[in-house]
Amino acid sequence: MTAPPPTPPASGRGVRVALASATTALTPVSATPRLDAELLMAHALGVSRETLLLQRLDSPTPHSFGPLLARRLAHEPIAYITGSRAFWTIELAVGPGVLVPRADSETLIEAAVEHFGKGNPKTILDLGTGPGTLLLAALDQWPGATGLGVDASPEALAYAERNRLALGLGARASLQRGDWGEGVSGAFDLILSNPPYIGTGEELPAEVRDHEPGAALFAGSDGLDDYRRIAPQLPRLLAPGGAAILEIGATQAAAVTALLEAQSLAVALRHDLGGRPRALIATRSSELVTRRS
Ligand SMILES: C[S@@+](CC[C@H](N)C(=O)[O-])C[C@H]1O[C@@H](n2cnc3c(N)ncnc32)[C@H](O)[C@@H]1O
Repeated sequence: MTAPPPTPPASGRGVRVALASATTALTPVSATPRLDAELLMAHALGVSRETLLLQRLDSPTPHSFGPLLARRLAHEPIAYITGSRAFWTIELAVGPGVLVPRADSETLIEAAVEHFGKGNPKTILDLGTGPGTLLLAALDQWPGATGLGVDASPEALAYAERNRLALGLGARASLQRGDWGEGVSGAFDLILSNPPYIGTGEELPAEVRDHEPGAALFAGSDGLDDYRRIAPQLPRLLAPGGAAILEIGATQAAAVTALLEAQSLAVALRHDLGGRPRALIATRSSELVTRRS
């Protein structure tokens, strides 16, 4: 049986005191208790976190803070409670039914920026776009580009649609419900994908396991099922000179590299800011040979 969530501290005090006691209450639940408390308080007050810290620490605590805190104490992801998550240069609406974008996935955009250097990808494909995370960040990065986001989940696509319009990217971003690259026509300069890659038996924190969609997380017993589906589609979808950048789990670099090399792709590994293997950059082997010769 799951233990009931701790009772949130009573409201009616100033923000400064409420933040301190919320931080204490959140410590067993979150790795970032103070940050979570600040984000919830800023959301309750309807101000940015910066404004909260600079101008509102002596304000009375709004009544809405208690219920928000109670949700976080019950392990609900903070981004579902506030309804948004910052990613790269953009802010994305998120909620139940869609994966919360992770900061580590910004490694894929960094890798793309480095790969293209002063050049610009003109066409971008995001396989498993979720709330539009990689597609919309890449389109914000390259204002001359257009792109397509594909996802199998109608809930995810509803968030992607909302984000595409809210970010003013409606004219450059299209969305399609589909099964990876099946039914996608054309070839793309940049293919991005953060597919599900968790093995079905793996332990996950309660806030992920109990709240985020399993279809965005799990990919068979070894977590590789979706790479097995995606890899054979890449040669057809990759434009000459293009790159496919895939997120991977920390232990999957060798296995996914083998799947990509079996498709005659050359593969480079990129680590995230924590030093863990995070992304593979795949290009056509023939182009690598041409560039080197
Ligand atoms: C790990 S989430 C990544 C979401 C987003 N790209 C991000 O990085 O925040 C994987 C996404 O793949 C989608 N997905 C799962 N199976 C799929 C399939 N067969 N075809 C297309 N998308 C799929 C899920 O719905 C989910 O949105």
